[in-house]
Amino acid sequence: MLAVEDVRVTLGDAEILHGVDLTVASGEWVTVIGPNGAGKSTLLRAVGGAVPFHGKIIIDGTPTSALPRRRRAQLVATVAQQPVVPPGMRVLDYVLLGRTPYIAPLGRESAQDLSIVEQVLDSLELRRFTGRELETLSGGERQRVFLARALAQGAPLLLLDEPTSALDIGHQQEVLELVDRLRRERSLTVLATMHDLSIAGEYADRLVLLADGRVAADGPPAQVLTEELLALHYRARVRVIAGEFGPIVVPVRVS
Ligand SMILES: Nc1ncnc2c1ncn2[C@@H]1O[C@H](COP(=O)(O)OP(=O)(O)OP(=O)(O)O)[C@@H](O)[C@H]1O
Repeated sequence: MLAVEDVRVTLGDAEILHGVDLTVASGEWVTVIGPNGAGKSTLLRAVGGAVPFHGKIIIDGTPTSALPRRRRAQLVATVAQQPVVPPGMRVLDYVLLGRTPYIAPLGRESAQDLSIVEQVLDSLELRRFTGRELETLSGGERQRVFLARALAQGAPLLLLDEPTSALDIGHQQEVLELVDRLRRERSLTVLATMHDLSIAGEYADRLVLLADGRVAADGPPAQVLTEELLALHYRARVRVIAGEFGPIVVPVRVS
């Protein structure tokens, strides 16, 4: 579904990604982990078309350089870390924006577009917020609305940049279980970033550890979440315990 080949990104006068290679198979969930500033968001932004890059990104068999914008929006939906929200926008209108790639220029949303949006709002328990302005929602409620817009887009490739950072532990589980269920039901492919390493390992098929703009490790969670790799790249002292759904990473005091 996705191939990232020797991708380099320069922002300002600094090269942030120094030749990243990554593949994600159709239906697979890959989560990019790594310390602050490693380039995780930049990588997702390059795949989503939000920053220019050198190298090659191929989505569903077509290099992005040959993908018209509308077609790309039908293939890739992004939940950014800090999405831009037009002031005064209400939840229903915001989630409907997800249907834009299917609406003809100057056209209006169809009954089918509305029905898709309503289904997504229901699945994320957001119906009661439809008339509210986004600024009046709590951080967690807003984060679910951002996810709703991306799901309404109906794209097979979902890019999630720290999708649960503002959510309490219950909503974290709820949202990740929903994404996982949709992935299975609709064969969605997921490329995410996450800081909670245990949760990252529980949901992803593969983890990619990015450090200083380079891939430092790529493999099943048990292969990447090791005390040695985490000490080396995060300068963190942790214990890794075998859990039912993947390794559990526990920070331990240094002294
Ligand atoms: N527009 C920009 N101009 C210059 N440097 C930038 C720009 N945007 C990001 N950077 C730098 O690129 C590096 C990677 O940023 P990025 O947001 O991709 O990291 P990240 O791994 O997602 O970090 P975090 O875990 O803190 O969210 C950082 O050092 C950041 O300061």
